[in-house]
Amino acid sequence: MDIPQPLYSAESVRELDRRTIAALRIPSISLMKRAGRAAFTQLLARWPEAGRLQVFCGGGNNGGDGYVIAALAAERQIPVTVYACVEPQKLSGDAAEAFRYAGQEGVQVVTSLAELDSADANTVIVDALLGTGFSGAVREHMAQAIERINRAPAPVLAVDMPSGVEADSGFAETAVQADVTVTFIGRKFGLFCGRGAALSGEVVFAGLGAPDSVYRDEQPLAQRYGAASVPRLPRRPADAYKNQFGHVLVVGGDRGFGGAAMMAAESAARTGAGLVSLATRPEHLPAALTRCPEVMARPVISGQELEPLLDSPSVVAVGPGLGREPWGEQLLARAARADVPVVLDADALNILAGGRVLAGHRRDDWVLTPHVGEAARLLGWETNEVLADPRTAAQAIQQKFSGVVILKGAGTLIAHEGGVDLINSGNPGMASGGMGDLLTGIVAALIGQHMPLPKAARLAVWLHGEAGNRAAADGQRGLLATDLLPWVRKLVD
Ligand SMILES: NC(=O)C1=CN([C@@H]2O[C@H](COP(=O)(O)OP(=O)(O)OC[C@H]3O[C@@H](n4cnc5c(N)ncnc54)[C@H](O)[C@@H]3O)[C@@H](O)[C@H]2O)[C@H](O)CC1
Ligand SMILES: [K+]
Repeated sequence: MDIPQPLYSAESVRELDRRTIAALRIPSISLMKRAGRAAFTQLLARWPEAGRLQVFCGGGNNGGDGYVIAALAAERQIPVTVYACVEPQKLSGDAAEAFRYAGQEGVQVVTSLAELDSADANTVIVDALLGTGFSGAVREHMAQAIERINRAPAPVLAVDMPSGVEADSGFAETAVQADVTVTFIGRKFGLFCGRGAALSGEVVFAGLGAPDSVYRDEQPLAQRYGAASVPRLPRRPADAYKNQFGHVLVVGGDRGFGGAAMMAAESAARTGAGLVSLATRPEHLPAALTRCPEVMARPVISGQELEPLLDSPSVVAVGPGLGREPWGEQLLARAARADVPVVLDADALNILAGGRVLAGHRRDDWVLTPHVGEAARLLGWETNEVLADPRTAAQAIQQKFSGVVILKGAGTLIAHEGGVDLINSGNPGMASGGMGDLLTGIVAALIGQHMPLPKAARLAVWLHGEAGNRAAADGQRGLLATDLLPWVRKLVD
């Protein structure tokens, strides 16, 4: 199994930069030339037929990387034009030296967009406007350059970061849409989270020869897990019997929302839970039995009737279709006090956020699975504050309620005592009702199969997204949550 990839802040990467220069005993301009060469190599590998380059350069070292790329292209007689978004005489340090290098190679530099002829299909655009030094709202002049890049019918290679994406959060308003981003020395967190996950395109990491020693004790913002690094369930012994694989109790399905609870229950069964029970409104029982007779459906019309059902399960999932009426509140009040791990989702989170039930309640052994809106309610924040910095939001929820928090989004975050994990999986076809219910069932079933909560969360998020990707192979639109179930079963082994 691979190790997860560390994702760093801009500040950390600047420190890694400094340590690399010291460790390799090279001048910083050499590191810039290595960066430029790494990006240029990627460009030629991807677009060997590139007829010409247009390099958009900013006023800092990201721009400096761009000038190095332009010089390398000119050395190979590849037609190249640089658009200097910041007047070259304002450049300083390594960026100024890189500009001189480009000039020595005869690179044409224009300082207004009007002088830049329009890109065509055999142009490749290099975005070297803004990198890890970007902060705040993109200033007008730069915004025009970004819009020019995004309107062009040419592929875009972003240097280090797509310009306009914040390295520490992935937040972006005006930003470059890149096909490829070549990022140096440390993968920036913002390349894999929020809008940054979509804007970065394919991310290629270039270590620039940094020795392993420079990374020691530099704390990443998150660890990124993928297919090769997510924890997996152990193989089942030949003499296995069902009690070894947990008993999941799903609590939910108020009037009109019975399907949500049933999907969570079936999803738990398809993830390998030994037994699955469903506590729901009596009117849903016939449908539940028809849909999945393997699930033991039990009628509950008040909290009291839930009590005896809490004795036998090894994990409780409460929230799918729970609603926010007294019925749901009574069930949550009891389910959240079960003496086995609990997974809270959907309306259980909204009731918890309301504070009328379980006020101040914390547990180390529960998993909260909010989407952005539910996270905002749990924190009393505005939704766009969560979108502006989802990692901080996930950590704030974890500190407030303890346990493990799965903040679903583009780049799902998992906050736990040990830090923050990030998993990129899934696709826009999964933006449909019921997908969250499936994840709840998967998390519960993995906990029931004795995975520690953070590991269960990592595998569940990956499994859920990967099942969504497989199920969407023949189209994302019209993808239904239950389409994922066969894939959950195939992938969990
Ligand atoms: N190890 C590495 O990551 C390496 C990184 N290199 C490159 O250096 C940049 C970081 O360079 P820095 O000079 O610190 O910052 P930037 O060039 O990214 O940007 C600063 C530049 O941008 C202007 N600016 C900042 N915010 C805004 C805004 N909101 N609107 C408009 N303009 C803005 C600011 O005024 C400066 O002019 C890193 O990304 C790499 O590409 C090294 O070259 C190689 C190793
Ligand atoms: K850039």
